[in-house]
Amino acid sequence: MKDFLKIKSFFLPYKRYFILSMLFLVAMTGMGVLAPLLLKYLVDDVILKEQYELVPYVALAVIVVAILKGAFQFLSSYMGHQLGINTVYDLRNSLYQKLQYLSLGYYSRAKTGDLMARLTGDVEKIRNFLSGGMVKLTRIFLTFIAGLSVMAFYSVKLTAVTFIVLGLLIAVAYRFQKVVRPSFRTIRKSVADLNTGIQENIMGIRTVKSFGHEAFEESKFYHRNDEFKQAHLDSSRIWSRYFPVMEMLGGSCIVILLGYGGFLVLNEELSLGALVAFFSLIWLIVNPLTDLGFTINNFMQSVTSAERLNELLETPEDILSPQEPVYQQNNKTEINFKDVSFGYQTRKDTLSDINLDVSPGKTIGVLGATGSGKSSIIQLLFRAYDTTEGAVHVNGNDTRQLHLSKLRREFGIVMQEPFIFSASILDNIRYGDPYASMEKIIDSAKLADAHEFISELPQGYDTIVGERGLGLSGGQKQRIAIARALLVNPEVLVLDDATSALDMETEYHILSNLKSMMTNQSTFIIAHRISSLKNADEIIVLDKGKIVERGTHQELLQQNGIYRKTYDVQHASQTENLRRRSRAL
Ligand SMILES: Nc1ncnc2c1ncn2[C@@H]1O[C@H](COP(=O)(O)OP(=O)(O)OP(=O)(O)O)[C@@H](O)[C@H]1O
Repeated sequence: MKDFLKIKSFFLPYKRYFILSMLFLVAMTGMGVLAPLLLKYLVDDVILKEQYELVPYVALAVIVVAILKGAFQFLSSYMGHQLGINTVYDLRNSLYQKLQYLSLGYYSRAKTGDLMARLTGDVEKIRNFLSGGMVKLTRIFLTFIAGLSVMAFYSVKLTAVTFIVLGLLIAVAYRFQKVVRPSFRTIRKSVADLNTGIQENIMGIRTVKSFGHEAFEESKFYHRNDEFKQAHLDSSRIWSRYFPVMEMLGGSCIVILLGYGGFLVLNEELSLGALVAFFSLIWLIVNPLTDLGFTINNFMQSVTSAERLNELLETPEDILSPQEPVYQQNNKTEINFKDVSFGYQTRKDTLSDINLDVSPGKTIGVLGATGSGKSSIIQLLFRAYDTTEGAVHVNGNDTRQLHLSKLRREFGIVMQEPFIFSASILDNIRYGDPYASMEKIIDSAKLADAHEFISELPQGYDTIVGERGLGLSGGQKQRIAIARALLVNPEVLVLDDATSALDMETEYHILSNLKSMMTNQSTFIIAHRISSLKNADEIIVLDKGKIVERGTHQELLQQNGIYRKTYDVQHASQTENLRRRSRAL
């Protein structure tokens, strides 16, 4: 309940819908109670007193009451839906906004399937309750109070017996919701497992096919699907028992009350009309009561969902802009790593004692074995993470003092595995600058050596590339990503193993284009191939998170260290390749 109230900031702006829904509900309950009173009047004052000329008027009154009840029910339910739909609209937007600002550290721990479930299934549970469940629960309560009060007015004895009998129904409904709740939990878990399985299978379909593991995947899916089916069967078994039991109990209650009520009428302790009214009122109460178990469950599920949503909403955004950022006018970007150390949560010593000065127009090459910390250096540049010790400075200011979005806009970053959106190539390139002219887009594509292959596609720049860029080769994706980064005229361009899928000739062509273009801007090139780095102004070699060598290509060759060894290995294999080719010719 506490968790449900925590999301009150989302439904308070729509409290008018809540108030209106409750007012219409009270009016509807009033009409519901009025109808049995008209019946009493019909029996006691019209039929028994043989004033038959009043029958059409009473009939008309019954019709008016029924119409009003229907209208109030419609309005109450409509207002309830307005409350639910508008609240979750805002809630979903806030959750999505939260996801945009959570740090990469959060994402490296989070599960995609779980986040998706929160933004869809859990939000939907809240809507279900606000739209319908809450009105239903209040209606049960109001009808119960109003109905019993009217009953007590006519016969305290019969009301007391009714109270006891209805108590039995409530106890069964409560017991039922306790039994069915675990089965709902099992269903939710099996839905999550099934979704995760399907999601992973689609994402990894290339790997599945390359191993010829279709049948293996099928059997894995059968197993999960079977658990899902079983969970539903178990729950439906409980459900199937619930309604007949409630129906039978409701029927038995009516029989008991009819017997006792008849006895009171015979003893002239109750009028016949009051007994008829009594039964209408009992049905009015019993009908929604049979749904009580379901409604309580609906509420319980929304409470669990509110708990999961609050957890996400309350997750701290650990990388934030400072309250009063330092304003920078300088266009050219100078970067300094000052005694920087950094570690991820699971690994504390990813980078240690990094010192690096990068002046505008310079190119820095980064080499190192896999896992040596190359990409981590880049993550610190644009504050994907903060340093554990030391600081990264941009134009003399600690990056933590700068406006986060402005800082990030200075960089054009091409990641190791570029993400291609399911959209046209044009939209993919202009992602960083939606208003860029076509001329500028083509220029960037030309610099990234992508224009030629794009022009050869039947739809050219308008070609839609499938989810995750399916349909494009690794090298084509990399070139689109490079064009995208170049389009924003970055002050600092970062190529994080971004040319690994390209042949050496294409890579050379692109790097030469960049060299002539980035005269005032700096470039970071992370690569495993010496050929990608050798023209850099300074090359740093990382080993286990430390800079162990630094200098130009020629200087590093002299040092006889890791760089030299890497060069020899790559050079030897190239020479061997050339030798093989010439032999083959
Ligand atoms: N999000 C993360 N959470 C925890 N540890 C991480 C994370 N990202 C990287 N690491 C760890 O930090 C170390 C350095 O990783 P990094 O990606 O910087 O290496 P790299 O030199 O770029 O490797 P590669 O050449 O394979 O891309 C590795 O041991 C890696 O397992």
